[in-house]
Amino acid sequence: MKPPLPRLLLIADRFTDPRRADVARRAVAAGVPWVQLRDHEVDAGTFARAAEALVPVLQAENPALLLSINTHLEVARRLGLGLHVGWRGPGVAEARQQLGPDALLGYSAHNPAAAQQAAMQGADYVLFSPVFAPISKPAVPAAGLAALAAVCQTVTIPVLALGGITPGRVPACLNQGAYGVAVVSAILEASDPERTVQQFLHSLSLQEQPQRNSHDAA
Ligand SMILES: Cc1ncc(COP(=O)(O)OP(=O)(O)O)c(N)n1
Ligand SMILES: Cc1ncsc1CCOP(=O)(O)O
Repeated sequence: MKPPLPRLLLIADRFTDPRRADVARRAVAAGVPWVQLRDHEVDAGTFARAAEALVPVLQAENPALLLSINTHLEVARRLGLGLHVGWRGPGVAEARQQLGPDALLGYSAHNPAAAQQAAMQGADYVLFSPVFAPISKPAVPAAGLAALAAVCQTVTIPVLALGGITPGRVPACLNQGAYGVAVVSAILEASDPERTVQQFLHSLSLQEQPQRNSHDAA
């Protein structure tokens, strides 16, 4: 049986930028329990080399850190890490078949039907976005909390809310049935990343454990 997923995921978007990689390291040192390495702006070789360099740095901060790789299945397999896919990369069924039943596998969903299909094809969790307008792209329209609730009611695997997530918005997401939250800008662009991580962990700990989407949590 897979252990329960953490409720806070840092998506280290454009992690091949050394400055952003170092903020991710600081966030892990401050208590972020799960990091996804994401960079859609570099080629596969650059991604692989940067991931191979950063993973031991992050693991040195927390040997129990959960790590996922966005899109690059071979990197995930070689480093023994989880894989996260969306419309890029292999499909969920293909990824599950390639990686086997024990690998952590997630999917970026933008509606209930896509979340349900991912769950049926073997995803362990879904990220639903953008719940709020993304901090990095405020012009992108928010899907809203009602849309988050619809996804949470559709699947039994954990749903993590993504897009415009701040510590103050965590309770609203959990109240809609989200298992946890995924964050890019609020941590990577924070003036004080350590303090922001503490605020997220505090917001998550204030909530009662969700009754739905508990992913085998005891
Ligand atoms: C503003 C904004 N940025 C990024 C995404 C990512 O969604 P998607 O490409 O489906 O998923 P991943 O690459 O992160 O797996 C978005 N929806 N909106
Ligand atoms: C990677 C990604 N996926 C959906 S929205 C998004 C980026 C915006 O998230 P944030 O508002 O935390 O920067």
